[in-house]
Amino acid sequence: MGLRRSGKSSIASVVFHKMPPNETLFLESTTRIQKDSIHSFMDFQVWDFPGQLEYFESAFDLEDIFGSLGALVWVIDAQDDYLDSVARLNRTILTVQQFYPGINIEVFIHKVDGLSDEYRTDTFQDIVQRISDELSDAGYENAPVHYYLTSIYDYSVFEAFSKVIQKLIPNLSTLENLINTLANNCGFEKTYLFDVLSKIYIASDTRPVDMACYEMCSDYIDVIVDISELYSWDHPVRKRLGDQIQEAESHVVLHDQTMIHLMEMNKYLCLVSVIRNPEAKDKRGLIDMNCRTFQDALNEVFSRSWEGGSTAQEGESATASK
Ligand SMILES: Nc1nc2c(ncn2[C@@H]2O[C@H](COP(=O)(O)OP(=O)(O)OP(=O)(O)O)[C@@H](O)[C@H]2O)c(=O)[nH]1
Repeated sequence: MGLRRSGKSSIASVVFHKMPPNETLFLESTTRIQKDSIHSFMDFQVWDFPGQLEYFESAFDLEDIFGSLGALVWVIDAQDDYLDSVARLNRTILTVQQFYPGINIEVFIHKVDGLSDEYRTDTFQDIVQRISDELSDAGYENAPVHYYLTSIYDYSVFEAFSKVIQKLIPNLSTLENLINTLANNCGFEKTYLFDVLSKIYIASDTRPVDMACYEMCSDYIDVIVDISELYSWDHPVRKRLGDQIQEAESHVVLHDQTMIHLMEMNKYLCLVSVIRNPEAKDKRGLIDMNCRTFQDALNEVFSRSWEGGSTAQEGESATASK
């Protein structure tokens, strides 16, 4: 949601349909609610609301609009006058928290690519301040609103959407525990579990996110997907040399001895790790074995009901030590 031309359709197209950012210049204005079903590790829908939609008018049924939402992403154009957008957002938050308190409110302060670092920080602080002041004036203190600086011209929008989706995954802490255990046992500096299609990461180890690491891992997925598409089709004269493993697996050692290790986990997910230890390439066997053990644990988590109890303890002992 957000005002017209704030960038809502562009974000959805770039993140979920791999549209090159420059092509969003030609997107037409959205005139009705667009519901886009995403079938991946978990099925969900992305709804794109037209900017001009007056959903608080009596013609609209609030239950139809908000009844099944998990997260409300509000997009503010940071290059434009944002006071109107902030006012509309606050009205929306006050209604939502009254009737649908379970909805996560996520604010994308968007199009920050056109702003200098200093202006970006000022704009961020100003928007956060205005929203929290207005909400507390209306009697809503410490509203659980989350803010992200985003642009479709870099990785920030993928990073932000990753955080939005992660909050909707019921067993996130189980996944994080499993990844932490794997990363500790293999000496990984950072590990991400990516949704291959959208390249948002659904979980990572709990060390701080380093954008450069994230960008490297995300780019490596593109390389592997391109190579897989080139070579995975059945060539009439090419014969299989023997039994093949089902999942793609790959690593590359960069000029500074950093290794990126990628392993497909299932149809939708792949695990990408960054390893700075120069001895890592001699321990590929152990790393592969641990990743396979992680894969079994992961698929078990997914095969269980999301509502089921935590499997974290099982994950703790799942991987072998270095
Ligand atoms: N500089 C910059 N421009 C962007 C960004 N995201 C979107 N835009 C541009 O903003 C314009 C409007 O984008 P849309 O995605 O159509 O906006 P919308 O919010 O869906 O608009 P409505 O459908 O009218 O509600 C397009 O020209 C996009 O190219 C961004 O991150 N940076």
